[in-house]
Amino acid sequence: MDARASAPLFWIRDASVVRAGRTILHVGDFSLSEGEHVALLGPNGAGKSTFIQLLTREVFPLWREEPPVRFRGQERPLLSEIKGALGIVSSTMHDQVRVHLPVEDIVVGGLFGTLGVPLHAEVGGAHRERARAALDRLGIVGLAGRDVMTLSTGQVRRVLVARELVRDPRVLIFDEPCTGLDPEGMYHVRQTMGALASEGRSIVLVTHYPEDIIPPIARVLLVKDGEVFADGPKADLLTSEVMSDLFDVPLVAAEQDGWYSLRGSYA
Ligand SMILES: Nc1ncnc2c1ncn2[C@@H]1O[C@H](COP(=O)(O)OP(=O)(O)OP(=O)(O)O)[C@@H](O)[C@H]1O
Repeated sequence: MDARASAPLFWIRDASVVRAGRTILHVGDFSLSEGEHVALLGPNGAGKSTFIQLLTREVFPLWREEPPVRFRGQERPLLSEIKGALGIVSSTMHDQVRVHLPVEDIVVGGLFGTLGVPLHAEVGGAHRERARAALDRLGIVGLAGRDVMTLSTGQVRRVLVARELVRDPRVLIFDEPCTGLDPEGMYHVRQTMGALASEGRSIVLVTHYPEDIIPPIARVLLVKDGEVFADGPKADLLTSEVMSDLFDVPLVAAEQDGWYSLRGSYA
């Protein structure tokens, strides 16, 4: 068997990220298999985004002879290979959608790593077909011709999912995908994550809220103060006791039909 096929998707051993003389993240031992899902949960400033940037190679850990982060078993993978395998939906990208462009162009841009169609790119019918297919998969092909600036926040978020999906990535990273959305927008984003998970793609979710953790995500990684606080099955970790310890306030966790929720416990 090809060694790469049996290697974990991501593998981290004893990786430290230091900024301004401070260790902002240390990961002792983490691996994620192909097709496995995980949700990173933790307070503001805990190190969740840094963790994701370790995976995407946007930040580098302290140098070691043996590199502490591997992608599909490779110690020094090509960035193009990582970028081809990963789709990332974040509010940072959302903030950049400040241009009057047709939705279809935004999605075509996903094929080139640009926000819209690049000036000198040769965009043909096949590119546009793929963009429409991605929009159709998310039930929003009717928006293809609309100016993206006229859409609701929830619609833009789904367009950005389509922009990633157009490259058919095996892994989708959702970094706080429901921030700023109303219940309808949240519904659609969570439904989309569920559909993508059921297609065998890995979902890596970063969130502050257990409500975002769709039932197919069975594993949670809790991050606090730059350390992995806990890593395991959500049934064991999304409890009132563990959540109160993680966020340092009294919280009550509840579960219904595989969905979790969290509320404060007030004296
Ligand atoms: N370039 C940097 N220089 C100094 N400190 C940094 C730098 N980048 C991040 N940090 C700090 O590292 C810590 C972890 O940041 P990170 O963005 O990973 O947290 P997070 O869990 O994603 O937070 P949030 O939930 O608020 O998005 C924070 O305290 C942040 O201020």
